[in-house]
Amino acid sequence: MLQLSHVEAAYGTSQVLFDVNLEVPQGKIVTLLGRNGMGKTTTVRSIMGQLPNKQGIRFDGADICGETPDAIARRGIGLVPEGRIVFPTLTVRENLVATAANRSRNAQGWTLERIYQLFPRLQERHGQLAQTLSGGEQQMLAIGRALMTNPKLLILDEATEGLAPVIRGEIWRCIEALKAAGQSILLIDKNLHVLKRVADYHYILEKGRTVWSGDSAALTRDAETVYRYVGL
Ligand SMILES: Nc1ncnc2c1ncn2[C@@H]1O[C@H](COP(=O)(O)OP(=O)(O)OP(=O)(O)O)[C@@H](O)[C@H]1O
Repeated sequence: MLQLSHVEAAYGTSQVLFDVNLEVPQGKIVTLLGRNGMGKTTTVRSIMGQLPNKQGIRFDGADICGETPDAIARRGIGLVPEGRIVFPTLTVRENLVATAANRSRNAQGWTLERIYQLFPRLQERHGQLAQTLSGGEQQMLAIGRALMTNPKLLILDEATEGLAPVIRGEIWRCIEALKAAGQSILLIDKNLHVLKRVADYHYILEKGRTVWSGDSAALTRDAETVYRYVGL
């Protein structure tokens, strides 16, 4: 579904990605791991068309390099960016409806009702302004907003960072429910023990290069190498 091969990227003259390779197959959960500053968010920005990329990014069989962020989103990539971005002065319901897509891209067909089933907390707070939600609730809303576009691929950048353990658990339950429903997901997260259980395949970035990849069994087997790169 998504393939990155030998992707490079730079901020102005400062090159940050040198050789990023990864693949997200249909219906799988794939993780992007690595220490802070190794290029994970830059990889996501490249996928979303926020940085000029000349080569190496394909989605759904098409070369998407050089396309605008809007065109890439319309192809069916939904991003929950780092920092849980929602419209602060709109209500929960308005936030969700604002991104609703009429197009039925996949079997999911996300509706307000289905988002509320996934996150009952959002239903309870449907008339509340987003800025008054807790951090965890804002994250649920950010995920709900991305799902309302009916993405073929959902990208979650540090979705559980800084959240209380109980809220984190709710986000993981949501991700597992999405997986069971066949949603393809690219996950950036640091909770290796959960990722091993939830995700199918893993890639590690080190200074803008893919230096290791493997399934969850390999992640356990190569613990020493993984620890060296990820430091967790
Ligand atoms: N807008 C920017 N302009 C210039 N350099 C940037 C910019 N954003 C990130 N960088 C640099 O690019 C490198 C990779 O950063 P990136 O945010 O992709 O890493 P990351 O792996 O996502 O880290 P983190 O886990 O801290 O978010 C870092 O050296 C960072 O300082």
